[in-house]
Amino acid sequence: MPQHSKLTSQIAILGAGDVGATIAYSLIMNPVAGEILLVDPKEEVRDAQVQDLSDATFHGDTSTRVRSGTHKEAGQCDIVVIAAGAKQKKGESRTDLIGRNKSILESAIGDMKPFRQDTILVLVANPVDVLTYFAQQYSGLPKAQVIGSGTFLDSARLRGILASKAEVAAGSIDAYVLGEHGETQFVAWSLASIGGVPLLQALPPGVKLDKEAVAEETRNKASIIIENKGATNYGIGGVAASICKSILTDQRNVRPVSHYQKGLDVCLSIPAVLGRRGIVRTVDVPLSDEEKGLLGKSAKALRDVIDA
Ligand SMILES: NC(=O)C1=CN([C@@H]2O[C@H](COP(=O)(O)OP(=O)(O)OC[C@H]3O[C@@H](n4cnc5c(N)ncnc54)[C@H](O)[C@@H]3O)[C@@H](O)[C@H]2O)C=CC1
Ligand SMILES: CC(=O)C(=O)O
Repeated sequence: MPQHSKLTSQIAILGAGDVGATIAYSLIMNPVAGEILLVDPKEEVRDAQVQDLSDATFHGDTSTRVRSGTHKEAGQCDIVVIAAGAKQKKGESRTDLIGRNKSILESAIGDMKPFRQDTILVLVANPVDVLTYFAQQYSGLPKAQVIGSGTFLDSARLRGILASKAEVAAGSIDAYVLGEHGETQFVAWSLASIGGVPLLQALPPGVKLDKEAVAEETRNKASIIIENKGATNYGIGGVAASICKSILTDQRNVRPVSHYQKGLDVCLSIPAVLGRRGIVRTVDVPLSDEEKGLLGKSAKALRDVIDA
């Protein structure tokens, strides 16, 4: 991104809590939009976040401005990031939030309508896969324009864990967590590689990998952070800002994000190409038979939550 060209896109963030504010901060530090609108019915909190975030726009590299906005204005933005809703308390699962967050989503989408034709919705609130599915129904936007952050965050966690074991930079590891952003997620070990070499062959001599333990550490990372600090916000801040950049600059990055799967009739994460129209296409990844079974289990678990 040229540093002094004028950025004109607008990103609205619904929910000015821990996650919404951190996404805004990430977008200020890595500017891709001219304006960020924070939208939240708690007006004092929203305005205080805007004032605090504005203090971070002093540095020379950003031309991004932050202001308070309304739901109606959000519906006319290039991207709406939906971080509105309840978060897990200690011991709660993401799916425990469905009742509260589905109602918030329905009313927020009603308040934003009518959407600009090319608006992209990026769901972050949990349970993110199920809310992505309902956002597609409520918004009436083309399904490719309604995306969830999905297992992009879990995949970043996995790469971090593998990076320390393999002693290479996380960015040089190609490994995905797929399926649900939740309990039924799984690591697609058959696709994992370092520098194009299958992961297990690319480990330093003498290093052994306990796949079960790594998958469990990845899956449990959020609940351990929540238990100790009450929320996760930095990881998702970076992930959501990266998704916004891929969309606005039509980057065509391949990311494991939640999107509609026709054959399964749910939204879940499989690597997809991201561009200005949202999901450009799903990458047809050659999963092993065992992994195909795990993907089916994830889809079934998500369908059960939708039907309930
Ligand atoms: N997908 C992911 O990987 C992650 C998802 N999350 C999820 O993000 C969500 C937000 O988490 P936090 O920011 O920590 O919660 P928070 O409680 O700090 O903030 C949520 C905000 O949403 C606002 N809100 C409620 N109804 C709204 C509406 N109709 N329009 C606009 N705003 C509205 C609330 O007033 C509140 O300020 C939770 O559901 C959490 O589980 C959190 C981290 C990672
Ligand atoms: C809260 C949540 O979904 C996460 O940090 O993964």
